[in-house]
Amino acid sequence: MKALGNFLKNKSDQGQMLVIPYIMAGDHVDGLDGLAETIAFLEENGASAIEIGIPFSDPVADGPVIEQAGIRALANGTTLKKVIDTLQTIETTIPLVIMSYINPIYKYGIEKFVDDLKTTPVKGLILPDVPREHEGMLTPFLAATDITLVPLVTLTSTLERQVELVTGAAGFIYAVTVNGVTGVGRTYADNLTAHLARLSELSDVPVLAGFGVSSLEQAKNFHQVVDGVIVGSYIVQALHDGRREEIAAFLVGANQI
Ligand SMILES: O=P(O)(O)OC[C@@H](O)[C@@H](O)c1c[nH]c2ccccc12
Repeated sequence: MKALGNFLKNKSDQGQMLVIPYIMAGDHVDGLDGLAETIAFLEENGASAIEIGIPFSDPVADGPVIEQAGIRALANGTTLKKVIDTLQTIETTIPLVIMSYINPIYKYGIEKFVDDLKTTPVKGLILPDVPREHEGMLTPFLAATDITLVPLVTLTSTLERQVELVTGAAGFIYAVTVNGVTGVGRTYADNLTAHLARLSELSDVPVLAGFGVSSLEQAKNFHQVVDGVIVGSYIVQALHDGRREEIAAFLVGANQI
């Protein structure tokens, strides 16, 4: 296990539900200048880690809320380089995880990307368009670092595939709860609980469920079978609307589950 796995497992072993909010870098009133403050706000209110999205023009797995946030961030002039430069000035007590499509990273230079992240609090990478078969483009550079890839396991992953993805995971497992894009207001499949329970069984690192979580009630239900939840669209929309107290209440509440 790497730093991300150890940090989260330690929290989870203490009986705490893990909660990882997702934010879009650059989607702040003052552009990237607002990133440090947003991270501090989420950290202070009990985020276990924070997923930082890199805006991209063609975000195939993003639902409307995240997509709009990406459009705003790009309009604010956000680039991967500027995000990394900003992250290098940020100090946190919790790990950060970058969520990005591979294209901006490829353009930036994979080796340079990994190298530049070493001086940031980033401890994990979620790359939805890099399947296990292509992870080899990153793993040689990640090997000597404390940064790990976070596998996405979907409802359509076969048992064999799940075993393969869970094997060697050193941070956490991102259990995608729906077949579709991000966003709130989805109905979950009947077999979801059984699927998540089996995944938990298979995995040594914490398992977090993500896609469609927007209430403490849902978080509580998921915590019966997995270690925690990832919350994207709900947080992104509430931040955009300035509903900070609501977010704080959600995070504080999640920590009491
Ligand atoms: O927005 P939701 O439904 O709460 O789901 C989390 C999600 O937004 C975040 O983890 C994410 C944003 N973009 C992604 C692309 C792929 C996988 C995950 C993501």
